[in-house]
Parts: sequence; structure tokens; C-alpha cells
Amino acid sequence: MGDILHWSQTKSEDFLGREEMKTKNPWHRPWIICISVFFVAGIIAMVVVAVVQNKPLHQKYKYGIVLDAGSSHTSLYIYQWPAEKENNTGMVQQKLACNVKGKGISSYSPEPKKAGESLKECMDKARDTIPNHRHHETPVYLGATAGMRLLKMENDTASEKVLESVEQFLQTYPFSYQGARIITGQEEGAFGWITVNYLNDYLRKASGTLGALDLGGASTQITFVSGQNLESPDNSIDFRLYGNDYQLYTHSFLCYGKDQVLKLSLANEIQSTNQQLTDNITLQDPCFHKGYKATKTFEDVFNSPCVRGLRLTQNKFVHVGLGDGEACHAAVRKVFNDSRCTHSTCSFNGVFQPPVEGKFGAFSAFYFVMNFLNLTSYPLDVAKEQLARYCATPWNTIIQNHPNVKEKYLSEYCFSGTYILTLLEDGYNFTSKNWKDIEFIKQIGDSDAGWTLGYMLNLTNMIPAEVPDTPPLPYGGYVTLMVLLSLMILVLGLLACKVFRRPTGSTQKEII
Ligand SMILES: Nc1ncnc2c1ncn2[C@@H]1O[C@H](COP(=O)(O)OP(=O)(O)O)[C@@H](O)[C@H]1O
Ligand SMILES: [Ca+2]
Repeated sequence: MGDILHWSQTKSEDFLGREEMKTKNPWHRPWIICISVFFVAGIIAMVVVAVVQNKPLHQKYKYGIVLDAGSSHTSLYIYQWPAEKENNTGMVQQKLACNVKGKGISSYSPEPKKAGESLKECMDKARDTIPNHRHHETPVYLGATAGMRLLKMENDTASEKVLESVEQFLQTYPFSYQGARIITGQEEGAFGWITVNYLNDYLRKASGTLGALDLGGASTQITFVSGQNLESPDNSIDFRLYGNDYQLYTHSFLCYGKDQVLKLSLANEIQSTNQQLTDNITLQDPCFHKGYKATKTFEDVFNSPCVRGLRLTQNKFVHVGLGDGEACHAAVRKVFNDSRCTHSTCSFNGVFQPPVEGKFGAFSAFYFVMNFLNLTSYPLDVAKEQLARYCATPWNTIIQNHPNVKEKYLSEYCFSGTYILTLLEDGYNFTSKNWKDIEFIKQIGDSDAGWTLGYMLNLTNMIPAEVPDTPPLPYGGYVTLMVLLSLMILVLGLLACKVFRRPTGSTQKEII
């Protein structure tokens, strides 16, 4: 019996010991294992869901197309931005720029049908570049500038027909066609300003902005934030962007693009020769190189509403270069009229302009010409000297030095450079002191400086008046925080398990 008792005592002691072990080691209890597994799985699932749900959507872009129908040529731009970040500043980038072959759409006024067809190559390229599933939601805008403004002034129906032609053609593509129109000079200036400030990410920082100088073939624009009283309402535009108010001064000078000014200047010179406009007069031009000689018709010069007062004739004249920078400057100055200013300050032709303020980005032909002449980073005085030297270089040497540059451009760089320096100094009143505030730019990042991006941002409402709501944490910070918090919960959970188990056991014993 004793043995049995002893045996049973031992058995019961052994049994109690195992029970105690089970209480000490919670993993022996299936429900604890179950809860723990679910607990850990839940945390892992939470982190995975957070990461997957908030993962930036790579390669998912939206697109927009803008055609810049300029006076000299048309360019097509494709912009792209991450599909889920429409309102974040700095998100829209240029994906592609395509130069339409041939001249600007206004040159097709005698056969308007061809205006639309001229866009085919670039539009096909756009169709191939943008993924098919995005085609139907991709907006297409065409904005025409000074060439079409001039055509409209000359012949309203002709300009309508050209616009109809491009409209019909653009509608044959699977994109979302949003219209073809002539934009105003104010829009051209203001959207150029928005583009350069958007690309520099200046719009959300209230620290400072970049003025915009745009030189085309038929018009030129100056736009900047001015602290002065803007005396002329036509030159004033108010914007509220990302919660900041801007008062912009802007002016577009129709006929003061470099191609029209060349015509104006030639017309002045022709008139001042006091010769009858009969065949074969010779025009000695200080703005063209020595040795340059070309036969041109009077129509080439006078076929524009910018150049008035003379009959169009098919008669020819011989255009001969003199290569005299100083005389060229004097000739170019004559296209500016400084006599009449009814405001406190003017630029030229009686147009109100407050003194220039802040830094400027000068793009389009400002850049092409100054970059070709290698004058983008010199003080004004040095730039003038170098330009005079360039103008004095014989035409033969110029051709030899630049065999791959279009001869038309090449022959005109002396004139264009002189016009640019004269426009900036005598026209807009930049001085040798603030000359360094002008930066000649082609692109910012990978996007061209010009009015097209600003135009699209405005029409797609991608620059809100107020600061958009953004998540308080950046994506990386958010994921890190989620992981840390989850780990913390896990550790706390395990600790709680341990701590909770021990005191419970002793309390039970005490009660027994
Ligand atoms: N590589 C270049 N060198 C010099 N001038 C250029 C070059 N490329 C373009 N241009 C000039 O830039 C100007 C662009 O003007 P454009 O946009 O067509 O006219 P607008 O803006 O007045 O409607 C034209 O005068 C054209 O000749
Ligand atoms: Ca232009």
C-alpha cells in the first residue's frame, strides 16, 4: 500500500510538476499559440497592406499635348505627370518635343488645307509615344501666336480657314481635342512666366520669382512681378497660385519679334535711301556681313501689316552687307519710338513699363541667338564688343566657320544679336548693372522654357489657387513609422504576455 501510496504520491507530484511547467511555458497552450500567430500575422498583414496601398505607382503617367503654332514654325510638346499626383507642383515634365517641318501655320493661308496636314508627322509621333489606353483622356491644345495674330489683322477669313484646317486635322486623332485658338499676347507672356516659375519650383516658395523674356519671330513678351503701381490695366495680371498672390506686369509687342523687326529695319533703310523702288537698287546694310550679297524682292520686306506705307512690288533689290556693328545699332534703334510716354515710365512706343525688377529668364530666340554668338555669360559691355567683332567678320569666314548652320539664320545673327542687346538695353531699360540678372535659358530640367507648359497647367487646373492638402509625412517616413510602430506593438504584446502570466500564477497560489 505504502508503495502504492508512494507511487501514487510520486505520480501526483510528477503530474503537478508537469502542470506547473505548462503554466510556466505558455506555448504549450494551443489558444495562446493561436492568438500569437494571429497577432504576428495581423501585424505583418498591416505593414504589407500599408506598403502596398501606398506604394508610388511607377510608370503610371497621364499625358497632355500642346502645339505651339508660332509665326516661323510649329512645335508639339508632350507633357507627362504621375497619374496620382496631379496637384503637386513640379510634377509635370516634358516627355517629347517635335518640330513640325516647314513654316508656321499662318504661311498656309493661300492653301489652308495644308496647314492641318503639316502637323501629321508630329501628331503620329505623339500617337506612338503615348500609351494607347491613355489616348482618349489625353487633352490636345493648339495655341497660335503672333503669326496668326498678324494674319487675322490682315485677313480674318484666311485666319479662320487655317484654324479650321488644323482643328479638323487634330480631331482625326484618338486624343481628347480641346481646341485651336489664337492666344493673346498677355496670355503668351503670363503663361511663359508660369512655365519658368513652375519648373524652378518658385510658385510654392514665396521667396522670389523669375521674370520671363520671350523673343519670337513676330512678337516679344516681357513679364515680371512688380512692386510698383501698375498704371495701365492692360499690362496687369493678378494670380493666386498655391496660396500666394502675384501681381504681374506683362506686355507683348506685336511686330517686335526678330523677323518682323528685320523687315521694319530693312524698310526703314530702303526708305532712307531715297531711291525709287524700281528694279535693282542696292541696299547697303550695316547689320549684314561684308561680302554678303543677295537679291530679294520688295515684297519680302513689305508683305507684313507691321511694315506700312509702301506698295508691294515684285521688283528686286540687291541686299549688300557692310558689317558695321555701330551703324547697325543706330539703324536698329530707329525701330523704337521713344518720343511719347504718357505714363511715369515707359519701355518704348509709349508703352507703360515699371523699372525691371529681380531676375529674368530669357528664352526662345533670346537664347538661340545669344547662345550661337556665345554671349550668354558676359557683362553687357563685353557682349557689345564681341558682337561688333562678330558683325565685322567677313561673310566668307562666317560660312566657313559654320558649315552646318542654316544660311538664313547665319546671315541674320549679327542683326538679331544687335536687336536683342538694343531691345534689352534701350527698350526694356536693363543696364550694365542689372545685366547679370538676365539668364539666357533654353530648358529648365528637361522641359523647354516657353508658354506651352503654363498654358496646359492652367487649362487642366493643375496649379490650384490654394495649397493642396498633402499627407503630413512623406512616403518613406510613413512606411518607416508604420514598421516601427508595428514592431513596438509586437514587443509590447510579448512583454505583456510574459508579465501578465507571472503575477497571475503567484496571485492564484496566494489565494489557494
Ligand atoms: N536655331 C535658331 N537660331 C536662330 N533663331 C532661331 C533658331 N530656332 C528658332 N529661331 C527663331 O526663333 C523665333 C521663334 O519664333 P516663333 O515662336 O516662331 O514666333 P512667335 O513666337 O513670334 O509667334 C523665330 O524668329 C525663329 O527664326
Ligand atoms: Ca514663340
